[in-house]
Amino acid sequence: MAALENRPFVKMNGLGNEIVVLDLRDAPLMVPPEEARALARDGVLPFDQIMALYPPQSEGTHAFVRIINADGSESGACGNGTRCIALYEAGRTGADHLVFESVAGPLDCTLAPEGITVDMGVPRFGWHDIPLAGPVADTRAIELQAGPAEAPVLRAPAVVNVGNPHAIFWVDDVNAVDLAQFGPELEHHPIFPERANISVVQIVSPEHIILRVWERGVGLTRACGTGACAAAVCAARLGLTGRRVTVTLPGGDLVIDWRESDDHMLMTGPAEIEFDGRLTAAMLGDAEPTAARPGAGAE
Ligand SMILES: N[C@H](CCC[C@H](N)C(=O)O)C(=O)O
Repeated sequence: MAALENRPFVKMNGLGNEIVVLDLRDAPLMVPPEEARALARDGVLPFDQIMALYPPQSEGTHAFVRIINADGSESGACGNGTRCIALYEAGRTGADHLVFESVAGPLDCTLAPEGITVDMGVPRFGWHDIPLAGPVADTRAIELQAGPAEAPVLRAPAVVNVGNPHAIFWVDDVNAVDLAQFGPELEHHPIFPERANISVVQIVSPEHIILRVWERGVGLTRACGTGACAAAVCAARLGLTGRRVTVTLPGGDLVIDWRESDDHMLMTGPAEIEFDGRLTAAMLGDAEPTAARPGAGAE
């Protein structure tokens, strides 16, 4: 029997970033990667990320969250998914201020009429934080390119870790780049020992950028919250924008405020509940029985 069989789920989205919420706080178990892949692959419940909720590990938090990509890999952060679990938990508790925790640290969420604001923490720019495979003095522009060697289509990205690794390429027109062609090779480039999320960014003005993302472990998505944070702080760091920008993604807009006082990244945007249900063996691809490790999610 599949470990996740008969588990309730809530299907949500954050600007079209497809999210499945699994509330495992009552009976914690690891999400088997093969079951996540089956669920995403067969088109039965297509998702970009699973947000798996576990019992809180720190005082004052509502849940510890683990983030699983469609390929079964784990990520330390998911901005759109965090807004989704904030909306989910607000619906359960009536609270409009919620705090979650992931391996990347605390996630402070506030629901307001203008949207859900998540404090995504502080960006890290050191080569070992990204991480990169070796020392790089200036992470504002690293030696990496894609396309013909004599006329690269993408080159000299900025890199940053915002709970997960991102590479940001600056382009004149995000729709003129075949990101589906270049995304996979860049995601898996040996310079990124943990792979990377790959973005192309068009600067419209000091207050507005346009973004498309090839997500690590997923592929092209309609929106990427950590991608928006990564693009915003890298653009500001290069003096291409101010510290507060509107980021236009295929699924809509996010506002990122890289707060001057403490360098925290505040992301504001919507979240939506679509439907709920229970996972069935068929949805999980009749995955081979996987012994669910009791107490998982506590480490
Ligand atoms: N869609 C997510 C990003 C997931 C990142 C994941 N693809 C990884 O880092 O492995 C977001 O809204 O931030």
